[in-house]
Amino acid sequence: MAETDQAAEQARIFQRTRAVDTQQGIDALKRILRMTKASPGLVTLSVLATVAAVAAQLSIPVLLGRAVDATQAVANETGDQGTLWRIALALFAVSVARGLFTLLQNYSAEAVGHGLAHELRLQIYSKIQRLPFSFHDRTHSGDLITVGMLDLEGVRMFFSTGVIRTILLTLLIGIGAWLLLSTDIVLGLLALSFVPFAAWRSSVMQLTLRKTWLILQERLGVLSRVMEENLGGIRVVRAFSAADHELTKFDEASTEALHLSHQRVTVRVRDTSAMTFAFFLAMGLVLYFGGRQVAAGEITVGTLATFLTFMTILQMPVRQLGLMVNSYARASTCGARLFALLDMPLEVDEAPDAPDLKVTEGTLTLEGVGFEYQGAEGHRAISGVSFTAHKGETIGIVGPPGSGKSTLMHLIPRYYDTTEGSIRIDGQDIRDVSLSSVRHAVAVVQQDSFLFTTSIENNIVYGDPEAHDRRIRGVAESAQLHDYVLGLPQGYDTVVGERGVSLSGGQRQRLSIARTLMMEPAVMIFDDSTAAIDAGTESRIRSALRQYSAERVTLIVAHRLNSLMHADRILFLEDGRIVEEGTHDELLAKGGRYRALHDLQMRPEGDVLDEMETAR
Ligand SMILES: Nc1ncnc2c1ncn2[C@@H]1O[C@H](COP(=O)(O)OP(=O)(O)OP(=O)(O)O)[C@@H](O)[C@H]1O
Repeated sequence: MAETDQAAEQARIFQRTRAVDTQQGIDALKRILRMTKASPGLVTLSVLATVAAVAAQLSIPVLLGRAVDATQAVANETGDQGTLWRIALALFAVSVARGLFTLLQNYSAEAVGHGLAHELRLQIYSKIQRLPFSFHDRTHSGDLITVGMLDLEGVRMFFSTGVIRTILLTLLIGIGAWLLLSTDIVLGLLALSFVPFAAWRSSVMQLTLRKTWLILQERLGVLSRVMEENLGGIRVVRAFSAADHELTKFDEASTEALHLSHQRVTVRVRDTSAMTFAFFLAMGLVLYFGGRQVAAGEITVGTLATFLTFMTILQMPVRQLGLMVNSYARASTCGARLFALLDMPLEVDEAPDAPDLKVTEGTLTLEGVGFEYQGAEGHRAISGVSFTAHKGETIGIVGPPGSGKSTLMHLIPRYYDTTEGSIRIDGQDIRDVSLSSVRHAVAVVQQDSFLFTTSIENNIVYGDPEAHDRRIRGVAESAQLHDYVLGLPQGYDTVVGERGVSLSGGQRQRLSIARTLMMEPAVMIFDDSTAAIDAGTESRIRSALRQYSAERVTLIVAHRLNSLMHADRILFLEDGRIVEEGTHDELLAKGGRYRALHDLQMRPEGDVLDEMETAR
């Protein structure tokens, strides 16, 4: 399969209503079973407890039949009370044993499932931390959360509702049927007549419910997405008076969900009633023909009671056959999705014994760097970029929107691997050293600064939780954040993020700068990260950062030339290539693209508008 198709295939597997390949499903079930080997004691215990519980359960109808016969004998004065007491005692003991073994079976089977879920949860979380950025570009984060929650649940339940229930039902129905048929073949067949019908309807019902459940989940997903977007973009919705349009969108999705829910209720009620009818019909037949046999003296009342009790005991498990079938269907699709995620190749892979990057001089070298995004092959976002930056140097990167500035910046911390050329720090190719050491050496202050819902201090020390107060204060001062924090009622302990104090765009960016300064990286990248900060504050941040910049390579991407004209060198990017390079003065003197951009930004707005008017 071509790489692009493979990438698209990988992204599609997370769509919930998409059928999973049969072989993939079978492999998933086998893999779940193999994973249960991690708790051999609990698996053995649950199987043994199931067998013992079935044995106890099957003794109950036999003992009840004997009790009826013994009661009749006592009434007819042909039997003694002692037999009746002994049977009653045996019934009591068997009932207690059945309860205890069922408890043990449920406990151990659930424990196996929870152990499995715990292990898989850790594996999924750790995998998500290491998946390449290109994977996250293609996959909706909601789909990944669903794999970690719903799919994990499907796999967790498989041992108890699939494996153990298969053992339980096979033994119960198999041995029970043999007992009945060997006692009286006609009555046995009549007693079991409801089983095939109920098993079939129960399976069809559960599989239909599962199919509609998946569609319903998707519709509910649409509903929550519409709601989420509506809330997230509440200002846009109100500003454009689009409330009616939004309501129509919501109404459509909600009506579809309602229809599906009705459909599900219809299926459940119809099939449950049909199964109950089949059961009572079979019971009526057993009573009719069994009663005639009792009257003819062919069987005892106790035997008839055994048949009827056995039917009652069998009724629930047979109805649950559908749940068992559903458990296999669910575990195979959920498992296939979950394992597809766990087996996803790590494109940005590190050699198992990759050494850590050793920063000595702090020199960054890019040589013939080229890059294509996955899924956009044939279109180079970056081509032939080469430059070297030494410790203490500040390099400005400028260019029109879409020229590849952010992409280039994302190659240096190895968020993506270059498709051509190499990136080296102090002569070491970043692909030959451990990823974590590269990420420590290269820190990026992103355009949109994500903050965790925790205190300002915890957000700042995210990259170095052991940092002491003086350093925290130092980086906050350099990022021009300290005075603002002191003005907050709880200072550095103030909680920020979605459920905390709301920070302005500029304050968020300053906090994000402070967090990056804390890492003390060898290469520090500002990816348009001062766009939301006013020119005065930006200039103060720049002066405060001077001491930091002297110790490292600083790369600044900006649209505002004011933000980077102080740089030692400026690279002008166009279509992923460096088309001009030099200091601010050199580039101005050159009279090229940089000069044109400079003139546009520096001229009073009126002049530009006049020029545009004249050009028309
Ligand atoms: N995740 C992605 N997958 C595929 N193509 C992408 C991805 N991100 C960016 N691109 C494409 O790569 C090219 C360079 O984008 P990039 O974001 O690096 O430009 P930029 O110069 O930083 O733009 P801006 O100034 O608007 O931030 C664009 O054509 C863009 O459409």
